[in-house]
Amino acid sequence: MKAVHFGAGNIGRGFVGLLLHEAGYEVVFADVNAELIDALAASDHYTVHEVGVGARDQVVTGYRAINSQADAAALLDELSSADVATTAVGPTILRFIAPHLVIALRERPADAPPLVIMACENAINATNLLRDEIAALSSPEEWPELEARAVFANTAVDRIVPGQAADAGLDVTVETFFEWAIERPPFGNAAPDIPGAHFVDDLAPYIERKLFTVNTGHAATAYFGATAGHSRISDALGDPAVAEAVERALEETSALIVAKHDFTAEEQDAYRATILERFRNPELPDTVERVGRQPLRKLSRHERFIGPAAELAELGRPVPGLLAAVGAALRFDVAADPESVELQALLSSREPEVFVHDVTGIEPGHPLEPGLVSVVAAAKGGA
Ligand SMILES: NC(=O)C1=CN([C@@H]2O[C@H](COP(=O)(O)OP(=O)(O)OC[C@H]3O[C@@H](n4cnc5c(N)ncnc54)[C@H](O)[C@@H]3O)[C@@H](O)[C@H]2O)C=CC1
Ligand SMILES: O=P(O)(O)OC[C@H]1O[C@](O)(CO)[C@@H](O)[C@@H]1O
Repeated sequence: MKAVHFGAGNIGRGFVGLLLHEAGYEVVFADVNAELIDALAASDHYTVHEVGVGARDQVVTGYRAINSQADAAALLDELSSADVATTAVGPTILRFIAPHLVIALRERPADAPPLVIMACENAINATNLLRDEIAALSSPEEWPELEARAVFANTAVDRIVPGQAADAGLDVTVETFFEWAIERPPFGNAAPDIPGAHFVDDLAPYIERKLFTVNTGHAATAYFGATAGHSRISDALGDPAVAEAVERALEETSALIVAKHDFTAEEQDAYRATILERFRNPELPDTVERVGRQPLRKLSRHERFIGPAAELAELGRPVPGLLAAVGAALRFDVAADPESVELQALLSSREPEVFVHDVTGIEPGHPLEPGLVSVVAAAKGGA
């Protein structure tokens, strides 16, 4: 069994690649970072170091590595005989993966087993986004034939893999916790055997609970923490004012999760407590800059703040905790993060109503709009 995995970064090496390797797949990493690919190609193993309770080291061996930018032909060759293709590149990068996959599907014999395609990104239905990007490169006449040569399954991935020390080489430090939920229906009776993953009939509750609890809470910790002058996530949550602000935002998203899905309030409380403990892990060298990265993506319409806040506002529920988190996100000013630089430029150049529309996708007349406009106006005024 062979898996081609796009994105040999933190989640690629420290989670998806590891679980595929443990499941018995021959893993081929594809990445555009030439230095990383050269290092992987030159080495026959790397180690995933867990930190936290029950931590252990796991060694990944037997992989190959391809520079997908420089050696598209070799990549196509690997894809043509692959069983599985996964990604962990970031949702905004999926459109650059699609051209490789459309060619691979064109060249895949019609009688070969379908290629299982799973995007492992922090976004709702990321695999559907990738499928749509692939379909857009084909014609309406051709697409049904290509689509039949693949199984597209959405997934939810959860493991904190922080930025790695400069001298870590290929090794990756990760938390012990992980969860990989994959939707089962697209596979019929033939789901792949990946012991580290669990297959679920309906992914929506899992991905929403994950994105609107883990990711809302983590990003809120980063933004409130940065505003309060902290650089490490664990230090930020040790600050009672930050912890309280994060808790307020999470109480709001938890109410939505419980109202929409089949989780009890007690289950959601326990889930929330667990994730806050994970963020507090002092052995995880995680920073507010990494966790707050790409604030424009995080402030977009269906993401961790605006997504749940909009739904709650539509239900007539106030969302002061989430609005405060958005306010803190607007103050995220990190010169090394291009989205942060763009965010600050947009904030100074646009009127609040225009900013809200362009950045969050919330339209005038939506019940969340007035609250967002006030938060943006306050951030513009430096309040
Ligand atoms: N790090 C974490 O704790 C978690 C990350 N995720 C998600 O996993 C995804 C990846 O995140 P990380 O691994 O942290 O980022 P990362 O920056 O460590 O890795 C991303 C990798 O993708 C590569 N890449 C960029 N463009 C590419 C292209 N066109 N083709 C092939 N490779 C390309 C980069 O060179 C890099 O090696 C994101 O969607 C993130 O939201 C999900 C759960 C946890
Ligand atoms: O790129 P994003 O959306 O910040 O994703 C990385 C985040 O995903 C999460 O892991 C958790 O699974 C966060 O801990 C981490 O900060």
